[in-house]
Amino acid sequence: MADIESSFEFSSSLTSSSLPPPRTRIFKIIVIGDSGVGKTCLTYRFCAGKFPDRTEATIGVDFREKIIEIDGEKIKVQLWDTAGQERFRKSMVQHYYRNVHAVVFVYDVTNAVSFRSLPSWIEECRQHALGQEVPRILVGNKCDLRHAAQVSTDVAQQFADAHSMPLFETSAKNPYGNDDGSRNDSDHVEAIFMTVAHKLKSQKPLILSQPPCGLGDTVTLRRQDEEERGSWGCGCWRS
Ligand SMILES: Nc1nc2c(ncn2[C@@H]2O[C@H](COP(=O)(O)OP(=O)(O)OP(=O)(O)O)[C@@H](O)[C@H]2O)c(=O)[nH]1
Ligand SMILES: [Mg+2]
Repeated sequence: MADIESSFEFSSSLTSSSLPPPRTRIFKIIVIGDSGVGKTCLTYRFCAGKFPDRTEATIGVDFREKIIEIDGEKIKVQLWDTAGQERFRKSMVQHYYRNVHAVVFVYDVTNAVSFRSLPSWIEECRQHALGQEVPRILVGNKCDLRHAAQVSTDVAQQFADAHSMPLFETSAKNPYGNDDGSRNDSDHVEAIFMTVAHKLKSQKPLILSQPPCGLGDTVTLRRQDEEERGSWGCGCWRS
């Protein structure tokens, strides 16, 4: 578990001059919500670029990762696809929330019960002492099933506003069309997770600081929250 929860990783190949390899930042994003809302399909869509042929209820957690590039920096987005069923998640819950960078709450627009469950998912976050600085977003999935919608955009938007979260409506299955053949104007899964990654990058910039005396031409780059939390290793590159 320690490896998967660290927030930097080293490139496996050393450069010929034996300089420290560049490090890739990892953003840990957990995806939570009732069983069946489509968490596995959403994370699969983002990381594999397609809708899975079939899914089974997630047991514990599945990890999916994707390397993205923002402003020239390669970042690993690590999605924690959590189990919605209580019996498959209870032994894992503490790991979900450890060192998490962002939370994606998912409900199914065709299932009002999954929307009404959202306060209990928010409460679970609160119980795990998630700070206000951890971005949260709300995602209504299965927008392709427009004829079966039970949760209106207005009601969902009011809920999102009340909890200071942006709302996205999407379909992991069909980002462009509805089951009745009409056009689907929902948000694309790719764009949703990229928005979260941009937010995290803007919150946690790599900052340039003066090298301590005696380090010659070494510059020290640190993450903002390394200074705040004091729990991150020093990242040094030779200029
Ligand atoms: N029509 C439609 N079906 C979807 C969509 N996303 C997921 N599904 C279906 O919903 C069912 C549940 O999807 P999962 O992704 O396994 O749900 P989950 O939230 O991961 O469920 P747990 O692992 O039990 O927590 C599957 O039959 C999917 O095919 C979508 O955008 N549109
Ligand atoms: Mg699942």
